[in-house]
Amino acid sequence: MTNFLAYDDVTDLNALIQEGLNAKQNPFADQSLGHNKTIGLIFFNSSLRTRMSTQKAAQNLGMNVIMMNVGQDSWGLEMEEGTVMNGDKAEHVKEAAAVVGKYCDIVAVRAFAGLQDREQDYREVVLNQFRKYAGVPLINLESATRHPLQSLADCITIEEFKVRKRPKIVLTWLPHFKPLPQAVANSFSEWMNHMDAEFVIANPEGYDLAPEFVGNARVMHNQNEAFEGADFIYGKNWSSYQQYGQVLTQDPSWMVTMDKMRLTDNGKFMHCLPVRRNMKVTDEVLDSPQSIVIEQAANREWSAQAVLKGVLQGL
Ligand SMILES: CCC[C@H](NC(=O)CCC(=O)O)C(=O)O
Ligand SMILES: NC(=O)OP(=O)(O)O
Repeated sequence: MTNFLAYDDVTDLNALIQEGLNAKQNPFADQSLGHNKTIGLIFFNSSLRTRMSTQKAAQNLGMNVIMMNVGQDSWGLEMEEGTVMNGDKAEHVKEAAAVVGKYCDIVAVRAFAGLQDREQDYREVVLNQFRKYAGVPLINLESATRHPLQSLADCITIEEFKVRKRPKIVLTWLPHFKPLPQAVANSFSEWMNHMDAEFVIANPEGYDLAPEFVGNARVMHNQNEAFEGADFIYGKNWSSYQQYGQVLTQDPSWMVTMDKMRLTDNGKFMHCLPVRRNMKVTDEVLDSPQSIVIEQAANREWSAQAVLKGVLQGL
């Protein structure tokens, strides 16, 4: 594996899931693989799970880790080519990415969607500038349109908890008062299109994801109908793709409650976290045995370790 930016960088999903489960069973089996190798974790946005799980996974493999928060620790970075840099950005990504690539054997970047310009976000400008100029393998820690380390952890979790070969999995939109990226929902949908599952996306009118991410999913605008007989409910908010970056509704009836979970077939509730309790999902659901959000978050370590092992083996 060279880069890990999207599902397309995965050659064998089942093998990668198994790698994650193997790492979970035996976290230090490959602790010499990353000896004297360094990964640079570059964050343009906040993080708890991605930051800690990726550092932990790198350390399990014997790697050194350098963490950098762009704008707080380092200089603000200009992304556009040919710009006259007389504004608030002191450094161009051309130099910054190339220099980080000299210090690190692998670079990993988190840069959320700006949610202002759909074409720019869906061109993945930041991720592609780092890919272009870092000169070393690149890992996506959540970009404008995807979050593949989260999606691999989600697949590992579903494999662990599924009770039937082809589970019904529902990605449901949840209400939020501020516009959030489509990245987690896009990525989950992209990966679920490659899992053996009945995959349904439930969202209000006006919130359909980009067609290239919906794929073969069944899109439903009636949440209760979608929940019928589901094995997994994956909750996530996202802003509108069609009316880009807009909050078209905050309809609280889309919050996941125990009454809705009773429509499922003893369904498990999943969420990538952070989650806003009693706005997106009730305490009752999150504190019930049907919630597997902590186990899901724990699997981020094994997702990162499986990917880092693959990238290290390609160095
Ligand atoms: C892993 C999820 C990261 C991010 N989540 C948020 O930005 C939540 C922010 C909030 O609820 O205020 C998102 O939705 O993409
Ligand atoms: N799910 C996830 O990526 O969490 P953080 O934003 O805390 O890293």
